[in-house]
Amino acid sequence: MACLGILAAAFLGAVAFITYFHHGEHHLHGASYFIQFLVACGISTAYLTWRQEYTFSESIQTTIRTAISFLAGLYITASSTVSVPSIHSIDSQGPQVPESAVSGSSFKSDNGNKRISLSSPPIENMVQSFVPKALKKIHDTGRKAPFYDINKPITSIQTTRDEDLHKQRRKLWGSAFEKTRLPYYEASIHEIHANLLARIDRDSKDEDDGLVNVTRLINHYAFDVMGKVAYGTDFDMLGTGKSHKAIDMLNESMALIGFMLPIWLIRVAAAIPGLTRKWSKFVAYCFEQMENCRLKPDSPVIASSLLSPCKDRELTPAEKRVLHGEAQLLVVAGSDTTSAAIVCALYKLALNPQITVELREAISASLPVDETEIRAQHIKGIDILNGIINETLRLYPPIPTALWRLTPAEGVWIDEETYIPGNVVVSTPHYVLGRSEDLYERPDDFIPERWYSKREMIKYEDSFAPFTIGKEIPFFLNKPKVTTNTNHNSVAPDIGSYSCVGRPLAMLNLRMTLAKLIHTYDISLPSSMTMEEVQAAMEGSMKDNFTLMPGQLNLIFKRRNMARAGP
Ligand code: HEM
Repeated sequence: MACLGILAAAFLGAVAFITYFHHGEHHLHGASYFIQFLVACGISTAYLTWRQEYTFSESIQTTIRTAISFLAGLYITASSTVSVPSIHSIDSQGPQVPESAVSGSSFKSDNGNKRISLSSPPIENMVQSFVPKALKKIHDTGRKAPFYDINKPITSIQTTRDEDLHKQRRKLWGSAFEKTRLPYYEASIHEIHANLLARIDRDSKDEDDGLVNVTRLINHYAFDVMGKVAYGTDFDMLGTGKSHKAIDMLNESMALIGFMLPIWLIRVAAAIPGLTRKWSKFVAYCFEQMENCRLKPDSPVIASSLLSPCKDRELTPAEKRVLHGEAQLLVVAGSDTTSAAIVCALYKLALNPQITVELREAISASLPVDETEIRAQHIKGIDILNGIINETLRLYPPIPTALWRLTPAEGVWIDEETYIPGNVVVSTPHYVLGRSEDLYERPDDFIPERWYSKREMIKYEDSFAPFTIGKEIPFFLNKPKVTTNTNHNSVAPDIGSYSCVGRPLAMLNLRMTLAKLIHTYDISLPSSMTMEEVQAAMEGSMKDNFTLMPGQLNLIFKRRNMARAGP
C-alpha cells in the first residue's frame, strides 16, 4: 500500500512537470510554490491525523515520504526531458575561470569528439560555449535570460527583459554619454585624481614598508568617480581611507551573487525576510541620491539624463521601480568594472617594466610643450596605451563569465556544424575566450602590440567584446581593423543594443587614470615578495561575483623626479 502511494506521488510529480513546469518560466514564483508546497504538506498531515486516524508521527512520516516521491518524480522527469543541445569544440582542459565562476561539468555529446559544458542545474537548460563564433552569434540574436529578473519588480536598463522599456531607457542613457557631456566627466576625473595622488603619497609614507594596497585604493577611487559623475555626490572614500557604508552593503550583496545560484533559488532566498536587507538599504541609499538630483535638474550628472522625462512631476509607481533599479545600476555598473580593469592593468605593468617605460615615453611625447596635465584629447590615440587596455580586458574581462542570453525560439546556428535550439540559456565566458589558443597566439602573454602592430596574433577578432556586443548592432566591432585606437568620444551605441552604454566614460577613465599614474610615479613590485608570490596573491584570490574582483595587490609608488610629472 505504502509502495503504491510512493509510485502514485512520483507519477504525479512527473505529470506536474510535463503538463505545467515544462512550459513557460517559473523562476519568479519560486517562493509562492514553496509556500504552497508547505501548506499542502500541512493539510496532508492534518487530514491523515484527523480523518484517517493515523498517529501524528505516522502522518508526518507518510507526508514526508509522499512529498519526497513527488519531488523525485518531478526532478527525474525534468532531468531526462531537458536535453543538452550545444555542441562545440574546446581544448581538453581550457583555461581555468576564477574562483566561484559558473561551475560546469564537461562531458561528451553524441557526436563523440566534440565537447560541451553544462552548468548546473540542468533544469535551467543552460550551456556555456567556447566556439570562436559563438559570442557574436549569441549576442546578436539572444534575449536576456531569466537571470535578469533577479531584482524584480525593481528593474533597470540592464535587467529589463521588456524590449520597449529597454529602448526607452537606452535613449536616456545614451544622452548621458554624448560628446558634449564628456568634458564634464573629464573635469570630475581630474578633481578626483588630485585626491588619488594625495592618498597614494599618504599611504606610501604611512605604511612601514611603503606599500600601497592597490586593490583597495583603486576600488575607492572608482566609487568616488562614480558618485561624482552619477549624482554629484562625494563618497570621499579616498579621503577617509574607508568604504562608504552604502558600498559596504553593496559588496556584501555582490558576494552572494558570486555563489551563482540558480535564479529561482535566489528569488526564494530574496523572499525570506531580512536576507536581502543590506541590498535593499543600498538601493534605497542610491535612490535617495537620485531624488536629490531632482532638485538640481540642470546639473550635468548622469542621473539628470535619466530623470529628464519626469523632472517636473511626481513619479508614477512604474517609474519609481525603474529609477530604483537605475539608481543602483549607476554605481554598480561603472565602479567595480572600471576598478577591476585599472587594478589588473597596473598589475600587468608592474610585472612588465619594459612596457611601462614604453608607455611613459609615449605619454610624454603626446603632451604639448608646457602642458603638465594629462588631457583626454592628447592621450586617446596612444597605441600602446590602448593596446595595454585591450590586453588587460582580454585577460581580465571585468564581467568574466556571466551575460546569459536566451536563444531565439527558432534556435541559432553558431557555425556550419553547431546548432543550439531555442530557449536555451547560453553564456560565452569572456575570460575563457580571451585565453583561448583558437583565438590568440600566445594567449597567456601580455602583448599590447597585438592590438596595433602585431595584429596577426589575433586569430578571430569578433570574440573580443569586453563591453559585449549589441543585439542589433555589433557596436564594438563595426569599425576598421584597428580596435585599440577607438573613440571614447563616440556617441553611445544605438538603441536596441545591450552593449555597455557607459563605454565612453569607462575608456575615458581608464586612459586618463593609467596615464596619470604612470606619468607621475615609478611603480614597482614589493621587494619583500617574489614575482610568483605577487602573482599568487593577486590571481589566486581573484573572484567572479558577476564582476571580476581582483585579488590582493600591493605595489610601491615613488614620485618621479621631473617637473612634468606632478599633479
Ligand atoms: C571597464 C569598464 C566597463 C566594462 C568592461 C563594462 C562592461 C559591460 C558589459 C559587458 C555590459 C553588458 C551587461 C549585461 O548584458 O548584463 C555592460 C552594460 C552596461 N554598462 Fe558597462 N562596463 C564598464 C563600465 C561602465 C561604466 C563606467 C558605466 C557608466 C555608468 C557603465 C554602464 C553600463 C550600463 C548602463 C549597462 C547596461 C546597458 C544595456 O543593457 O543596455 N558601464 N557593461
